[in-house]
Parts: sequence; structure tokens; C-alpha cells
Amino acid sequence: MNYQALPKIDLHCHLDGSVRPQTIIDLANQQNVTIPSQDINEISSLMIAPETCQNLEEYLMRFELPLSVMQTEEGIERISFELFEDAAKENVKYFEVRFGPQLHQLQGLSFDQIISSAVKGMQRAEAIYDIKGNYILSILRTMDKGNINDVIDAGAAYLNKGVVAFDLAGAELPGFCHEFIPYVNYAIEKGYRITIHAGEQGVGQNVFDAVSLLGAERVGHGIHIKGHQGAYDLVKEKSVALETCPSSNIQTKAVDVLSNHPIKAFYQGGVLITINTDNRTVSNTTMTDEVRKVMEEFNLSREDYFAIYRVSVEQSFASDEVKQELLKLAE
Ligand SMILES: O=c1[nH]cnc2c1ncn2[C@@H]1O[C@H](CO)[C@@H](O)[C@H]1O
Ligand SMILES: [Zn+2]
Repeated sequence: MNYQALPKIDLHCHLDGSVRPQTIIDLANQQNVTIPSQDINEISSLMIAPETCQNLEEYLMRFELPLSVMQTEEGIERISFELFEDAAKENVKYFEVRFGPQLHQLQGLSFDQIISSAVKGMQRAEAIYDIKGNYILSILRTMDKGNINDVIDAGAAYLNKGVVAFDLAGAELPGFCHEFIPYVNYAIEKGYRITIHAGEQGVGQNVFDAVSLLGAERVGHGIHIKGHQGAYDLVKEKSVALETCPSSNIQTKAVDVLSNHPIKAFYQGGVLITINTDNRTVSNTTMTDEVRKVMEEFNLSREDYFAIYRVSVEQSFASDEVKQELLKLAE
């Protein structure tokens, strides 16, 4: 099968984990940022998380280098444009990208400048390529909570003009949802859709909480509903889609090998699943690779692929008009 040619949808991809290595070098030189090497191979290997990562925390250490050149409007705009360009060239037709505005303030950018730069880069790519997209604003669970509502307020000006949803990301502790209830409620009041990273690091209860306490409409990863019947049943009952990211899940030790990934069991059990990249550079992957890996490992047919594609369309935060266009590609 020609995986590259298939129309694809990626609903879970981090901007800062998906920067071209050459762009890190270019921007570091332009911005006078010191980086460990000028050699593209060395920069690439510093950015890609190794298979020997012990856990999510070690995986997350790979984001420091790209973030060092994502502190100016030009840097963010360029990286956003290039990510949508890369995705369009492999036939991703709809792309939801997320990032944490709190991580881009090291040189004093305002949340408005940060968010508008990302949106501008996306819109520049949308004008040239056959791709549509939206941004999701991620709050880092480990960071100070004092400015979360400022991120929500700044992003609200872009709602349905490039920004659609709110997310919680970063290291995952058991029971994390409780302390975020007021922030997520504030985001919902402002009109954000909700997706939450949960059940990536061993805690199925976090998925149950993300859906029942935070109103998550989708869950990032969600792997550990396997082994938590209550979470499994709730996700099915509420038609919450899981944004699975197979390569990332192996690097972070959420699963040991692809053949043990529960994605096919979920699919056969009627859980809504989608296939996504998480981090193109850190996980050294593309949508073409993720689709190929899942289809080959689990012997999925073209019909299975388009069933999953349709779930991605329905569970996306795209407008009805865009959804109609995307569904036509599955006919
Ligand atoms: O798989 C993941 N699980 C949890 N957090 C993640 C994952 N990938 C990236 N980030 C975190 O999200 C931030 C904003 O994009 C990244 O800087 C990284 O810390
Ligand atoms: Zn993620």
C-alpha cells in the first residue's frame, strides 16, 4: 500500500517536538543562541529520544534544545509554517498542533505574540498547501499555575480563528486532574474544546478523571485504560477518542514493543482510536510511518484504515465545513 498517498489526519502533534534540525541551526545562528553543535547529524541525534529512555520524564528532556530557538516571533512563525509544510507534503489533510505558550516567554514575548506567531505560520502554509489546521494550547502540569488563565484569555481571541482547544501535558502524576478543575472549567466557559494527556504513564484512573472531572472530549494516549475497567467503559460510553501515538509510546515505555500496543484490541473492542505522531523530531517519525507501522503490525485493511480516518474526522475540532471536505476523501 502507498501510505504516503493516503489522506491522513494528525490530531496529536507537539510543535516544539517537531522542529526540523536544520532550522534549529539556522535560528540559533540568527538569534545568537548557543547550541551544542553546528553539525546537523549531531543536532538530530540530540533531538531524537533514544529507545533507551527510561520513562516520559527522560523523553521530555529532548525539548530544551528546540525551545531555545522558539523564543522569538520569527522563530515560532517559521517553525509553525515548516511543520504544516512537512505534513502537507505527506498528505496530511487536517492537522491539529499543540504547544505550551508558557514555554516561549524566556525572552519576554507576550502570550498574544506567541499564539499569533504560531497561527500566522499555520495560515501561511494553509494558503499554499492542501492542508487545514488548528492549534491546541497545552498547559504544562509541572509549571506554575499562576498564569494559566492568562494563557486561556490570550488564546480566546483566536478561538475558531486558528485556536480550538485546551490541553494538559508534561509529566503525569496519579490524580493530577483534581487540581486543574477550575482552569479547565474556565477554558470551557471561554469556548475551548478539551483534550487531556492521560493514561500515558501507568494510571488508568487519570483517564477516568480526565473524562469525568475535566470533561475531556479526547484523551492523549490513554493506553492505560487497559487494566482499568471503569476508565475503559467510560471512554466507550462517552465516545471519547484516544489519540494514540505508537512510536512515542514505545520510547516513553508506555508499552514495551509495538506488538503489545493495545491499539488493535481497543479498535476491535469498539473504543474510538486515532493514529497520530506526538513529536515528529523527538520520536523521529511522520504520519506515513505511524500509519504504516500500525497497519503492518496489526494487519489492518484499507477499510480499517478509513474507519479510523473517519473517527479522526468526527472527533477532530474542525468546523463542520472542513469535516465535510475531509469525509469526501474517505469515499
Ligand atoms: O507525550 C507527551 N506526553 C506529555 N507531555 C508531552 C508529550 N510530548 C510532549 N510533551 C510536552 O508538551 C510540551 C508542549 O508541547 C513539550 O514541551 C513537552 O514538555
Ligand atoms: Zn503528546
